[in-house]
Parts: sequence; structure tokens; C-alpha cells
Amino acid sequence: MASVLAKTKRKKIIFPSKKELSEAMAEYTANLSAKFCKARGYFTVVLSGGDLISWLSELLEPMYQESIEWSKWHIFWVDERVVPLDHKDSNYKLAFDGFLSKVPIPIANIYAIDKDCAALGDAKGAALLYEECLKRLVNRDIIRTYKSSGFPQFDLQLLGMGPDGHMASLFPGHYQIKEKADLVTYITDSPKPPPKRITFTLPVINCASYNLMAVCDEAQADAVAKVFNDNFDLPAAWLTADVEAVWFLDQAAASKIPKGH
Ligand SMILES: O=C(O)[C@H](O)[C@@H](O)[C@H](O)[C@H](O)COP(=O)(O)O
Repeated sequence: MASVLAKTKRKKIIFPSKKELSEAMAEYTANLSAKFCKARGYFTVVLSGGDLISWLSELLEPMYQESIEWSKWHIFWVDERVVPLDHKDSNYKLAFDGFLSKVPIPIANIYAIDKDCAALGDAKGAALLYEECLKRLVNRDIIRTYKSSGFPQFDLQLLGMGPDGHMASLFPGHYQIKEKADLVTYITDSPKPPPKRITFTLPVINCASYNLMAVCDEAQADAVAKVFNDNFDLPAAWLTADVEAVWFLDQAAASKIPKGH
């Protein structure tokens, strides 16, 4: 894995509340959108599920609605639950209902998992087809590649972490965190329901230019403290990026970080 793993120092910013965190996440995203749209004409954004989507609502404010070049955005998922796309557990549905349907991103630029695999609960098939989708977009030069590795390099990934320290669908004690060759893998016994999921592998996650990990609430405080103590049993402790890996925390989530970290 070493050859494709980008290395940056983990950074953190602590916000008084979710409101300030959401505002800062919107500003961070808008600035990167401007930078990448200007440089390449595309902005590749990777979403996760969970609370993150509700914190994206600041991007729906008129200031951003009007200034962001939405037509240049391309949307992916770092992990997805293998359920029908209209199921309440679908990360696609969560993001579509809460954010994507409210901004003018062309529907063709929104890359959900294969709908038939999703409907059939075929996690392996969904992972294979999503990997093919990424490779096609690399060939079309919409997704960049990380240095000479050939691994896809996304502009910005917006991530969340569970109380057990999982990120994407890489869970502690499960072998998927060790996958080095595939771009996308799958799990059929996820400890967090629903059990069938696909997920980017760690090398792909860490090749991104910018990784923003947003974590709020007391329930995550122990895991956040372990990450900042470099406890690598937690998948989220492995997060790096090519340019910047930044943790956006509210005060409750940051409350147990050891002094000096
Ligand atoms: O599909 C998923 O379950 C997510 O992508 C998952 O990795 C999520 O980001 C974290 O569990 C944080 O979730 P919360 O924000 O809900 O705590």
C-alpha cells in the first residue's frame, strides 16, 4: 500500500457547534470548487452517508447557489449501502433528497451504484461495476490519477466517522481495510446496518487531493480521541490525503482529544 499512499499530517479545526461547522464546510467546498473548475473544468466530489448530508445544507444558500459552477461537478460515493436506490437506507437517496435535487448538477454527472445490483442486493456486482465506472471516467480524464500509480484521484472527499472509528464502509477488525489492489470492494456483514455495502478502498480514499472528515457529537468523542492518539485499530486513523486531510469537529466530538494533539 505504501507506494500509493499519499502522506499528509492530520489537521483539525474545532467549531463551537454544527452550525459553524456546516458554514465552514460550505466555504471550504466552494473554494475548492472554484479552484478545480478553473484549473480543469471539472470538480470531482465524493460523498458519504450519515449526518454529513444535512450539514451540506449551507451550500444551498443563495450566495453559493449563484456562485458555484454546479454544471462542472461530478458526484461519487465513498461508500454505498446495497439496497434499492429509492430505499430509505440508500446513501444516494439521502444525498439526492437532501442536497443533489436542490442544485443544478447535471443528472449524468451523478454516479450512483448500478441500480440492478442495488435492487438485487448484489454487493460484489455493485463493487465491480462501480470500479469499472471509475476507470471509465479516468479514461475520459474526468477523474485524475494519483501520480504514476494509476489510482483515481478525487478533488474533494467529504467523509464521516462512526463511534467505532469506521470511515466509508471500512470497519475495525474487517479485512476490507487491508485491500490494496482493488479500487472498490464490498462487505456483506457490516456491523452497521444494512449489512451489504460497497466501499472505496483505503488507497483510493487516501489518494484524494483533499479529505474533509466531519464529526460531531459526544458519541464520537472516544473514537476521535483514539484517532488523535494514533490508534491505528480504527480505520479512520489511516486517513491522509495528497494535499490536505482535515478534521472538522464540533466541541463535543473534540472533547476527549488528549492535550497537545
Ligand atoms: O453509509 C454509511 O453508513 C456512511 O457512509 C458511514 O461511513 C458514515 O459516514 C459514518 O458512519 C458516519 O455516520 P454518521 O454521520 O451518521 O455518524
